[in-house]
Formats: sequence, C-alpha cells, structure tokens
Amino acid sequence: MQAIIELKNASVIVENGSEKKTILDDVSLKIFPLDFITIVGGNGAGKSTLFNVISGNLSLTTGEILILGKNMTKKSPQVRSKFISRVFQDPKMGTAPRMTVEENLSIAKLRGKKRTLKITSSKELQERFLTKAKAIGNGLDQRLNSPTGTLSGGQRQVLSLLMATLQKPELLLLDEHTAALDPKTSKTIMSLTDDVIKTEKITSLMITHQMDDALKFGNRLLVMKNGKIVRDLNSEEKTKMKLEDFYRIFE
Ligand SMILES: Nc1ncnc2c1ncn2[C@@H]1O[C@H](COP(=O)(O)OP(=O)(O)OP(=O)(O)O)[C@@H](O)[C@H]1O
Repeated sequence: MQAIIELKNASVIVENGSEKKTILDDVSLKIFPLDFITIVGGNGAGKSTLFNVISGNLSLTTGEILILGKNMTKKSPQVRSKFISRVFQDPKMGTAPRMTVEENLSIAKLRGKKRTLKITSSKELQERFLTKAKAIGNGLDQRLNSPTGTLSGGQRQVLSLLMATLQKPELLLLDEHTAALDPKTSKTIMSLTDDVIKTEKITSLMITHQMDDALKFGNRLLVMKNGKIVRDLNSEEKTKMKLEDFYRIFE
C-alpha cells in the first residue's frame, strides 16, 4: 500500500554553542491511508520535532521524507500545506484574531492553493461549516461575523479543527489540540475530532499527554523517547495495553 508519509532514517541534529544534540534520532516510519496514530512521550521526547519535520518547519539533517511516494525532503512548509494541515495546542494559533469567523473560513478554502490577497467567501464552505458548527452546539454558528479573537478557547479550537478539515487534507496533524481547554470542553473537542476523522476518512497523527485518549482513540500508537520511536503498537496491541504498562514504558 502506498504510504501517505514515509520517513526514512530521519535525523535532526541541532547545535547549542559547541555542543551538538540529536533531537530526532534515525526515525523510520510509514503512515498509511486512514491511520489515526496517537503519539505519547515525556517532555522533550521529540514529538513536536516529528511534526515540525513532517510539516517542513524543521529541516532534516540526514534522511528523507516522502509524501505520497514523492521525495519532499527539501520542500517548503507552503508546498507541503497542499497535503498537510495542523491544529495547535494554543487556540490562538490556528486562526487570525482580527478577522471574522467567515473571513477565516475563506482562508481555509485557500489552503494549499496559490495564496491571493483577495479573501472570498464561499457559500458551500460556509454551509458545511454551519451544519457542523450547529451540531456541536457551543454557539460558534452564531458568531460568523465576530472577530475570532473574541471567541472562547473552545469555540476557537472547533473553528481551527473545522478549518483544517473542511478541505480534506492528506494528513491532519493534531498537536495536543485539547490540552489548553477545560476537561469538559476538551472531551467535546476530542469526540468531535474522532467523529470528523471517521466521517471524512482523514489520515491523522495526534500528540497527547492524556494516556486514556491515546489508548481510546486511533488504530495505532507510537511512544517516543529521546528522539526515537521506541514503540509502534497496532490496534490489537493497543487494546491489550493497560495504563500501568504505559507508565512502565516511561520509567
Ligand atoms: N529548533 C530547535 N532547536 C534546538 N533545539 C530544539 C529545537 N526544537 C526542539 N528542540 C529540542 O529538542 C528536544 C525535543 O523537543 P520537542 O519539542 O520535540 O519535544 P516534545 O516531545 O514535543 O516535548 P513536550 O511534550 O514538552 O512538548 C527538546 O530538548 C527541545 O528543546
């Protein structure tokens, strides 16, 4: 099967003064269509580095990255954004605060296409958005003409998620996207995420510090430590895993 993303012996070495540090250490990984992979690991394990390497925000020191079989190692984040979208931990990151919800949606429509300064409103996109936003019921559908800076964190994260997925990406990167929300909102956004991923059939990677979410969601689980992938568990192995087993891996 053709992998959506393939990393081949990917390493990133950074220099801190005279010291060199390997922050991604010879990682080889294939992400297949419809994979929903959860990623866990302690602070500094290399999870965000992995995302930055995939999105093109951080260059590999050695190794290769292929997207749909094509070598994209030297391609910019803009080129890769045709294939990849990302939702960040900080609700402020995914949207432009002074622009309204509607204007932000128009930007989402342009993702991956040649960017223009003209921001056009798309009726179809707006209708799709409204249907989904209404179903969530957190009032976002009432705020189409409000600047996104005035939305609650939960509303902004729903908007970021919908913006990242209204135009189906080849790969969705979820970077601890529920971590800054209160427990109830976090739960709502997590079940919305799972629902969107399933109904739109979106291949996804999700970093989380919530072990129960890592076990509950997705079909595959990666554990990272010291810049390496130390476990790559399939669904069956994942279901056998208990929280205690997890904590043992981290020890
Ligand atoms: N651009 C960079 N330049 C130098 N060091 C970096 C860079 N990016 C990350 N690092 C370092 O690489 C290591 C891995 O960081 P990374 O952010 O990938 O960890 P993480 O697993 O996402 O951690 P956390 O759970 O705390 O977010 C850390 O020691 C970090 O300081």
